[in-house]
Amino acid sequence: MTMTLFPMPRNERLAGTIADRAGFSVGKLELRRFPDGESYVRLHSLVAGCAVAVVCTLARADEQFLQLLFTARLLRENGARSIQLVAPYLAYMRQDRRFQDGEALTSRQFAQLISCEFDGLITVDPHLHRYRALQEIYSIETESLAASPLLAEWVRDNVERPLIIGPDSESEQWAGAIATHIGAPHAVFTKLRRGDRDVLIAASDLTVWRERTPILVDDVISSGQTLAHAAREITAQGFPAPICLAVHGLFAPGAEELLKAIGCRIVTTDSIAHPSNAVALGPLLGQALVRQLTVVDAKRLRRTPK
Ligand SMILES: O=P(O)(O)OC[C@H]1O[C@@H](O)[C@H](O)[C@@H]1O
Repeated sequence: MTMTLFPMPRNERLAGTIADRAGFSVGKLELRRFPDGESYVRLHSLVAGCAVAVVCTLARADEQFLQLLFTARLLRENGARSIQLVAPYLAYMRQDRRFQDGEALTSRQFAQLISCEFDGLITVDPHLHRYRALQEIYSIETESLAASPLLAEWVRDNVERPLIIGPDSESEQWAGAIATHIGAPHAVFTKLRRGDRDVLIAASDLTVWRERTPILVDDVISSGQTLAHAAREITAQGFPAPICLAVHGLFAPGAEELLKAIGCRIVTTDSIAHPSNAVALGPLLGQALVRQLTVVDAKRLRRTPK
């Protein structure tokens, strides 16, 4: 029972780690752009009858999507028996409702496009806010892995007397889980989002924990505004600049500089390659792929006539 992984560009290191941990091989896929920007895709590995997985974190989904689609279809045409998508960061989860009339519900549309091409999806902490599960929009097998135990281990190993703080109610799930895991106190602020880069944070009183080291925890850093506003509220209460701990560091232009100007140290998982990566997801993703492979094979055996 084995699997071949095909990393999309810039996902080679993550695919290598997963393959090493799970005992899988890494296949050879040639992907490049013609001078006019169109994509060239060529498969150099045999996949007929094989279970395969494409490793592609979707931090720049608009740029990546066509190559991803061409690759999935090429693997299918060449006889792959099942095709998983390993996307540690799953795109388009934040437009989970029509906030204004006439808006596209891109979370659902993106889910439908991925569901047409792949048999299964493994991701880490997708931004589930108004949806409770990926199954509400994805019609394929999905597995959402939680990074909070790994983030909690990082805090336990690196910070004495931590105080875990979520910048908004959505972040309670990560802040609460980490705090419980390490037996630390936690607080959650409230946020009003008025635009893409315009947020207001109302902080709670943290002064009873004055001797502790503040750690802001969130799922995503995009513009950095949420954590920057929360960090300023924390320093205004006499604390040092907090550590910003996030699952996915998207870092829109200026985000990292914004947080560093406040004095924050930034720590992220390697779901998106960035110098702040300090928490490795490879082992977690490898275990999930082994589980998926078992499910896919069990289904195939049930379908095989005796
Ligand atoms: O404020 P930026 O960094 O742009 O966006 C990230 C925030 O927006 C939310 O959806 C995330 O959960 C996070 O709190």
